[in-house]
Amino acid sequence: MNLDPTPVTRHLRAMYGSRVLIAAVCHLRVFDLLAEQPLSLAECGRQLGLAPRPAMVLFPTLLGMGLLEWQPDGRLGVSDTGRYLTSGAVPSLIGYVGLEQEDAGVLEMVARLKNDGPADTSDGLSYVKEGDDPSPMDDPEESRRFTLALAGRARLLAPLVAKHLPTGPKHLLDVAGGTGYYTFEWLLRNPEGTATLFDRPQVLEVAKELMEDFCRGKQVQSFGDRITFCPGDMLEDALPQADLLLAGSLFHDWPDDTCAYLMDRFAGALRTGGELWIHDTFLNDDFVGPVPATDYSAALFWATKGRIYSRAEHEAWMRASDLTPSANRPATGLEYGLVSGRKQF
Ligand SMILES: C[S@@+](CC[C@H](N)C(=O)[O-])C[C@H]1O[C@@H](n2cnc3c(N)ncnc32)[C@H](O)[C@@H]1O
Repeated sequence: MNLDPTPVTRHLRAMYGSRVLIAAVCHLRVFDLLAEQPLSLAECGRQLGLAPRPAMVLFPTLLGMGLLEWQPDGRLGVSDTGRYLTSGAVPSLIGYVGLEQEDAGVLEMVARLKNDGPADTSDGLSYVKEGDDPSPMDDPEESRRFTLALAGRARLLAPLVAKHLPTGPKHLLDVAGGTGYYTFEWLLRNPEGTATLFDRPQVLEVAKELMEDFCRGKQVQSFGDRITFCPGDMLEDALPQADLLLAGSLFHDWPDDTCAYLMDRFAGALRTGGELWIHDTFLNDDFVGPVPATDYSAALFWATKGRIYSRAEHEAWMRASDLTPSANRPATGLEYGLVSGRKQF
């Protein structure tokens, strides 16, 4: 049996896209604002009182749904379908959408859009450790729960990623590698390769257990000294030098200035000729969806410091860090794909 479970994640995340839609129609009144006159994305965000991150979640969502559209002059306007969501329209669907406007998830989405995240972050945010702030990734129970929650997805996608990565007697640095499955699958395919799995200490305890289980399942000897478990803080600590760096589901947890900073650190850890590979879901470069990516972006906006970015945004950070993006952009699974860049000098 080799069925594609994409409908599961697609429908799981649709809830967040729906919340954004209802927030836009009933609370932020995006369609009435833009029906008056098209505005630049930045100006529309400003008039709605939104910071750049929530604006970059809201507008790609509505563009992807076909309710807003880019005007020839680069401003955002209401599409013919979106006109059903303006007050003046006859008939208008605002009242029908409004049946959901008091839903608790919608109200919380409105609050998070206006606040650029949850009001209370005293317990930290999932999958994020920054500075001295508390993080569930440093709590033994929470980090185990969050890490194991990603294990099924990682098991599914890791073999698909490994088959696209460079091969040979290289050293792989899997930054924020979580469960470790992406490293394990690459080592399995590359008997001469070595790897460092870098993450928070509590997460690596779980990864060590999963490695034993993985090797038993594949009936291979333990990876032994081919793998180094390196606990640390990728934002602050020195990173080991590598020929190949994998950043999987990583940038989407962080705001864009942190992404640019991390890209620069990662480029610094690569040897000349080395390659950085990013595994993620991507917005279209013109920010018009696609809807599975914007739904995922809304889910990440809800729970982390990030959102989904386009390939072009990743490639701009690469160029700023003297990496040369590759034209090869393979898909893997579950709406995920790869982009990569090479350190030429
Ligand atoms: C969404 S998970 C991705 C895990 C894995 N790459 C995957 O694709 O399944 C993000 C990972 O980043 C790690 N992380 C967050 N902040 C970190 C930091 N400052 N230093 C090192 N790892 C960090 C988390 O512990 C978590 O394992």
